[in-house]
Amino acid sequence: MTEILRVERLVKSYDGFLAVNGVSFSVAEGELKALIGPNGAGKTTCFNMLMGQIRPTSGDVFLGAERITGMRPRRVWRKGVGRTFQITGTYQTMTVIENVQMALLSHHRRLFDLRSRAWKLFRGEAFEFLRIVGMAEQADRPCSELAYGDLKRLDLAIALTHRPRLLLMDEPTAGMAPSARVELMRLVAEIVAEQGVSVLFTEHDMDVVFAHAHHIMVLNRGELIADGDAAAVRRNPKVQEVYLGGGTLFAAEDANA
Ligand SMILES: Nc1ncnc2c1ncn2[C@@H]1O[C@H](COP(=O)(O)OP(=O)(O)OP(=O)(O)O)[C@@H](O)[C@H]1O
Repeated sequence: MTEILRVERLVKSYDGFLAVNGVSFSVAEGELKALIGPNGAGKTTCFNMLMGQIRPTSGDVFLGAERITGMRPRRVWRKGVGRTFQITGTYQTMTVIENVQMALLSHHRRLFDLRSRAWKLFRGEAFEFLRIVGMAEQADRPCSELAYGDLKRLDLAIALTHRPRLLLMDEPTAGMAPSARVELMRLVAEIVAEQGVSVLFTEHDMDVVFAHAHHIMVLNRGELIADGDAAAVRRNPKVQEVYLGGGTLFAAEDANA
């Protein structure tokens, strides 16, 4: 499988405190990979270094063959790394499709045409992205009316307009009801399979992770302690120690057993 992302010995130190401590991993083309770990494990710090928000203390990040370590977020984004956030970034005063058109204007570098007819452009293309996330029927609704789960799907459509090779999703299901979480990740898994985009996501809901991720990485106190498929990660003694000690991981699965 072709590697889309490779991270080598990534370190982030805050006054000697190692928030991320020598983390190495890769993400393959068309892979849906989870990065999990207890609070404070270093997941967000890792994500921020991949996207250029934080400069690593040492180590390297490669996108395909290109070294992108320390590049600014906008450049990393232009190179094909998209991101969705825990809090949705949609414009509430616009309709669903206008939000997607706005993202397309940015993608096609036409944002400054706003006073001209550019605003009318890309409606067909925008519909296509709404269709991918199952929201074409809601195209002309104001965003302010949308349910939270729909806003998340719209966020996903907006992220896809830039045709990312790799999409980083920071706790995509945060704040959602359990059934809606599984639904959203099912949609993400479909998009990975159909569009060929790779997705790396952080998540606290283990049902979501173990149901959909192709591979799972576990961070603990800044160190990567596991990287494998669901069965291997479940069996990993270090992972069991970290999670079963707190009694949280696999709780739902154990209850179903
Ligand atoms: N700017 C900073 N200065 C000092 N310490 C920091 C800074 N940012 C993060 N940390 C510390 O680094 C560690 C990792 O934080 P990080 O937010 O990456 O963890 P996380 O795995 O994303 O946690 P959560 O699941 O709670 O979001 C934590 O101990 C945090 O307090």
